Order: sequence, then C-alpha cells, then structure tokens
Amino acid sequence: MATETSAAKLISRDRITDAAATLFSATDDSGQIPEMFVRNRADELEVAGEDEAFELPVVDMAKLLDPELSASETAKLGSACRDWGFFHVRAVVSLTSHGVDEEVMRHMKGSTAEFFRLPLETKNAIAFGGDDTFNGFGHHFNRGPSVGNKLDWAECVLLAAQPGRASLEITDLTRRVLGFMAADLGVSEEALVGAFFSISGDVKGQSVGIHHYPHCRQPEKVLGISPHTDWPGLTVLLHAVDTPGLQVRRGRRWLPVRPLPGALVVNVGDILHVLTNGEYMSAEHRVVPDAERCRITVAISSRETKGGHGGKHDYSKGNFVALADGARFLDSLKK
Ligand SMILES: O=C(O)CCC(=O)C(=O)O
Ligand SMILES: [Fe+2]
Repeated sequence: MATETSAAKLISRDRITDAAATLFSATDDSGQIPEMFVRNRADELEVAGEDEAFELPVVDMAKLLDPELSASETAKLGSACRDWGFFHVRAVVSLTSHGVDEEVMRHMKGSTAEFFRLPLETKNAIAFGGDDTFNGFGHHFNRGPSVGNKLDWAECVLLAAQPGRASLEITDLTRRVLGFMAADLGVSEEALVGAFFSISGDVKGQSVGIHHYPHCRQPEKVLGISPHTDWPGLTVLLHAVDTPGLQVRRGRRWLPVRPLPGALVVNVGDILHVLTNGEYMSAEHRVVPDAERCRITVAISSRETKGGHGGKHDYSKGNFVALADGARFLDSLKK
C-alpha cells in the first residue's frame, strides 16, 4: 500500500559513525540532539494516550489448532487482518510440536542483545557498503523533500538470508498462519501458502531486520524507524528486549502497541494486501524510542522471491499478470 508519506520518501542506508554511537550510549540528558536526527513533526498525527483502552487483537495458535475452537479463532484472525493488519499471536510454547520453541527464542534474544553490545568497530565489520545496501549493519537515512535528510535513532542488521534455527521456527509459524488466513478468505490453502513457500516447504524468500533502538532522552524529537508499510507478505516481530515503542497507524492516529509476554507481533505486508485484493490491510507503522530503556526487536518477513530487505518490486509472475490485466488475483485462487 503506497501511503502519502511513504510515497514521497526515499530511504537509503548508512554506516553508524562514532558520533552517532556516542549519542546512542549517552547516559545523561544534557546533550543537544543533532539536527540530523531531529524530525519534523509539523503534520504529526495524534498519538493515543497510555490510558486509552485499546489493544491489538490476540490470536492464539493453540485455539487455531483445536478442532472445537478453530473456526471462531480463524474468524478472529481474519477480522484482525481486515481491521488492523496487525495482531499478537500467542505461539511461544516449550518443546511441543506446534508452537515456536521457547529455548530457541531465548537464545535468539540473548545473542541479539549481545551483538549490539559489541564495540562499534566490530559491528562495522559488516557495515552497509559497496553495492549491497540491503545486507549489513547500519541505520536508515531518510531522504526526500518531505523528510529532509534525517537519520533514524537506531542501529540495525538487515539480512536477506535465513540466519538460523530461530528464523526456521518463525517460518514455520508463518506457514501455519497463512494456512488459517486462506481458510478465513475462502481461498485454496495451497495457493496462498504457495505464494511464499515452495512445494518442498521452503520459504521462497526471507528478510530479517534486527533492530536496536537506544534510549533517547528527548524521544519526541526523533524516530527509531520512520512511518512505513512492510513490503513483503507477512512479518513476524519478536521482542528481544520488550520495551514498547512500536506504533500502528489507524486513521489519523498512532496507536502504541504494548509487547505481550510470550506472544509475537504479526503484520500484513504490501504483497499480502495485494494478494487479498486489499481485504487484508498493510498498516503503516513506526517506532518511537523510549526515554529510559533500549528496545531490541527481530522482524522476520516472508517474501515471494529472493532479494534484499525492501528489495526488488517484482511480484510473483501470476499475480503480476493478473494485476496488469486488472484482474482480481484473489478470484483466481477461490476454490
Ligand atoms: O522494531 C519494530 O518494532 C518494528 C520494525 C519494523 O517495522 C520493520 O522491521 O519493518
Ligand atoms: Fe515494518
């Protein structure tokens, strides 16, 4: 979904400088935030208050898998995708067959936090550079007339590959969630899952974004990640450090998402929005750093092709042809 804000925006990726690293580790609040980080919030949408009673829908994997509860939980999943494009999924269980393995997740959280604690020069050994700005370590640099030239208050590692066990667990979860989405949409499971997974069960493409949002004493001045929609199909977000900060746009407001212990945040990306003829929302979201604590997340997205994070805009061929014909792609999947 091209939104007004994201359409006018160009994003590239930069190395983290010593000066930025010093700012990110500052413990006092006396320092000025450099202009390069100060965002124009003139057209700021309203941010919903902490006291407002709203919560993202929570979908429970155990209920989806329970024959007696599956239909109602599938309907809940469907309405979350239509109304929000975002939901929590309770899927972390210890060593049972259907959830995401707790031990694997714990390991991923630990190693992620450990990476960001490394000295800058060590992290910069894999810095963005050369031709490949979709794989590596650094941060987003937002260009374009509507944004100015502004850096995100964050550091991240972006990878187009599958880095290990944890992402396989997430991939498995993605395949199962897509299966229930197909049931909700009344389309063939094979076709919807098959848009992202090969017959042998491997995901066709995957992007991983590992994000560290250092605390910022003046959080209202900066952004950890600029408003955007996710390009790929489905993104699963794991909190390695569960400091809040993610905000989802609904209408003219930003709604803060509170991390839910033991749950993952899932959101619909642009490709799934298109594949469902716009039935499922690809919602705009952003991150505002916390004043006191850092936030660390791992975002794993399934794509329909190989390629980098935010990479080539090539739909799978069938869908592209359907779009070019003005056909409703979803109709071709209907049972
Ligand atoms: O870190 C977060 O909460 C959001 C990350 C995100 O939006 C992304 O990787 O696309
Ligand atoms: Fe995102």
